[in-house]
Amino acid sequence: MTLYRATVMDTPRDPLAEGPDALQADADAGLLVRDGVICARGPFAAVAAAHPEEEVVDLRAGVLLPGFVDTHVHYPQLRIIGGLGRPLLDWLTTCALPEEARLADAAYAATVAREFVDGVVRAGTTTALVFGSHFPGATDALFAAAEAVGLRMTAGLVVSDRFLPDALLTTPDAALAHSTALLEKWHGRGRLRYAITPRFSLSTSDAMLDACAEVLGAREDVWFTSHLNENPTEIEEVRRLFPGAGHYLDSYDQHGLVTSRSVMAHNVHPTAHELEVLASSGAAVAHCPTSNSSLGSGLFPLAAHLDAGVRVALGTDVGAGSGFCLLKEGLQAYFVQRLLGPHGVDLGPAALLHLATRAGALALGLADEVGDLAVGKQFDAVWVRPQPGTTLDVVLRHGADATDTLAKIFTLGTPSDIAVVWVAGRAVTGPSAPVPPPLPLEAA
Ligand SMILES: O=c1[nH]c(=O)c2nc[nH]c2[nH]1
Ligand SMILES: [Zn+2]
Repeated sequence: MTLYRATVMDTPRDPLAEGPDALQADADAGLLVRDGVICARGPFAAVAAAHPEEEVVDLRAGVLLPGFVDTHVHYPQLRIIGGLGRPLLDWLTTCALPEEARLADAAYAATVAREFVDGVVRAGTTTALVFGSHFPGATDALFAAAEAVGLRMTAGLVVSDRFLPDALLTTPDAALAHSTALLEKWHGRGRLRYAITPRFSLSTSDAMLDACAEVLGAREDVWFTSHLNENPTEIEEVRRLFPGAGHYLDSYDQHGLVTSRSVMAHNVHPTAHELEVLASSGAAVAHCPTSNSSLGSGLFPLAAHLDAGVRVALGTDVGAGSGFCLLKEGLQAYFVQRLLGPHGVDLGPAALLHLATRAGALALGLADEVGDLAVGKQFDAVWVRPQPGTTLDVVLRHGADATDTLAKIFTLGTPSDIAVVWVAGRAVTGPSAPVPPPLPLEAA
């Protein structure tokens, strides 16, 4: 067993529903971890007194947070991060799809898979819902890389049978066969799960969506993810291609693909009826604010989602998004709501932490295991510990209180401020992730 001594912050309750007091912040906490599971939490002195024989890891020089949950990210797009200045369909054609075609090369795909998983965990993400590749071999390489590192990951083969370059297309029969094979190999293996992943309605025929429904229907515990209502031109094209669908969401819903195991990315331009269907089905929306800003997709109507009762979490949407770190997504989500003026939601630091952690766990049906640092949960955690002398290090010494400390972390934090990341109690940011000597903070 290991006893971690730290300033711990998490959001087992939802600050968006209950207000900022839902932030749980414990200044000198003890977290006892056995076999990767938190088995005691309380004031350090009390936990240490009850377990005097346990090894103590002193993390008081930083702040311990739950591992971040990224509910939407594309593995084959790692190397094209930074393609600025284009709207969605132009960006896909110019930046994303040519790179995605390169993953036909198995060696190239295996390298990108390792780079991807490494980048994700270094950014503090311990759980992710990942768009795989259009190629089965490359998607297999992604699962292998996640397993090797220990990332908690749900992912799937991306399938399409129109609109994209020929190299990225498949048939419904082949999609069914390859998805089923990958599902049988990886779903439920360790911390890995499978998600049926049609790219978006624009690139999938009704026959392809039927094939997706067949895989989804075969198993109770398989996930579904795709894109929704990201860009006005895209939405118009979907309307043209699916004349029988009432709206974009309906193009999936008509095939039984919108359920409580569905995570739909973006939804920047929803209709009221789509929000009703999302809420009543229990599907979640992955809000990807740096992607939406970069592609000029629009300002996410968070208030309308919350008012309708739709579950919302955060996604980085790399490569349209600008990096793997959920701290940056949180800050950008805050900016977007500010830009909406009176129509924006007041996203305080506690709400940002919830969106980056427990909201993602809820969206992925994993909230009994991860998302906060309560007793009984997996020890999936990040230790925010900036290098001495950096601006974040300096300002953290002058945090007025826990909320202020958290605001500073979201405002200034980057992957280089994340010193250690654990998944299920094991450090994943390096075989012997070094723990710098403690340097107490002025205020937590
Ligand atoms: O942001 C996005 N990234 C993508 O790769 C994609 N494909 C379809 N729609 C998409 N949106
Ligand atoms: Zn995406």
